[in-house]
Amino acid sequence: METMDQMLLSGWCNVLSSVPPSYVQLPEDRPVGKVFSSSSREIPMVDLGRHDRGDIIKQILKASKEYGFFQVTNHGVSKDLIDETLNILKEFHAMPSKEKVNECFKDPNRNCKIYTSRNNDKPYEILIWKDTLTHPCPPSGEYVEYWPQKPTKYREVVGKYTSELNKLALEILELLGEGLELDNGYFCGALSENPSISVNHYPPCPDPSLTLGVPIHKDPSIITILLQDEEVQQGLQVLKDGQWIGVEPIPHVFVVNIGLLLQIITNGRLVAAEHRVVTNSSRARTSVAYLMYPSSECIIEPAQAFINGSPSATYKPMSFGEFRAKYLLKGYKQIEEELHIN
Ligand SMILES: O=C(O)CCC(=O)C(=O)O
Ligand SMILES: [Fe+2]
Repeated sequence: METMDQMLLSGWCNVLSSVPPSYVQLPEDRPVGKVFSSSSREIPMVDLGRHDRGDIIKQILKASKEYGFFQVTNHGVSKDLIDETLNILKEFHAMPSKEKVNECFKDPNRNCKIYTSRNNDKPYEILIWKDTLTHPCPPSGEYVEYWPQKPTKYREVVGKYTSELNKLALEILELLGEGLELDNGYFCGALSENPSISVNHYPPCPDPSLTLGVPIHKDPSIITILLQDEEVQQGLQVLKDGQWIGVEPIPHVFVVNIGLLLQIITNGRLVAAEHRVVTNSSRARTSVAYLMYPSSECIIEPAQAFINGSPSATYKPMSFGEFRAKYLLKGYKQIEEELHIN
């Protein structure tokens, strides 16, 4: 049986001249059709540093309704911290596989881990071109004892970064909540108690037309705030009106997307956008997703404010713990269908 360090894609894919059959996507899922650039089909850009709060709210709400995605500038997270974080996380993924695995096996409950689709429980699934380091990062500091300690400044830098991202995520949720006329602080507390980061690493691929870094999906989060590697142009693509839009990285700009949980909470008023990640043949790409997650016991259901009149609730309630387990097992489409009330 293969050990985790032998499975990690980054440890062995650099010697390949072709894509192993287990990683070849079905023809209908391959990323070969037309892709629009984000400069031609712009993903809305919101300047959070402006003084007109009402206008910021309007822009965020419009983008969330139309795209399920927007980008933010003047967000308050310093450029130095962003650069330092990305550098440390790239350094992490550049370490030898054995060392990476050693750094990620401290947590007996496996909340902090590195994984790749080779060790997936679902043998029938097509494998994907990425390795991911993931761990919870709640402001309480819980779990820090299980975070990697290499590179040496990992905990210090990632600790600072995730604490800044927590403030930013709560600020964006407060703006959205205000626009949606929810009670002040609606998303504070259980709904945002258990944020997590996923550090995705996509090695260069011998044939990007056959593979995917991440297949089409909606995030199982309230919102996700993504930092993209500015050195790699091609990666994230968003589906809008049946067309794929490539979201090219802009230095120090975050990409925010609405997750499936917020779609449920807003009773479908906001819709989580489907997106995917394509690979490239020349450079490894790193992305850092800050995912806003509730506590496991928290019940996810449409907010009262959206079911008082018509339409009535469109989704059944479910605890986040159950939701997450089902999402992992069945994928976003099935869980969305299962929760939907016809
Ligand atoms: O790597 C990216 O650009 C996005 C990754 C993603 O969609 C995810 O982690 O949910
Ligand atoms: Fe995603």
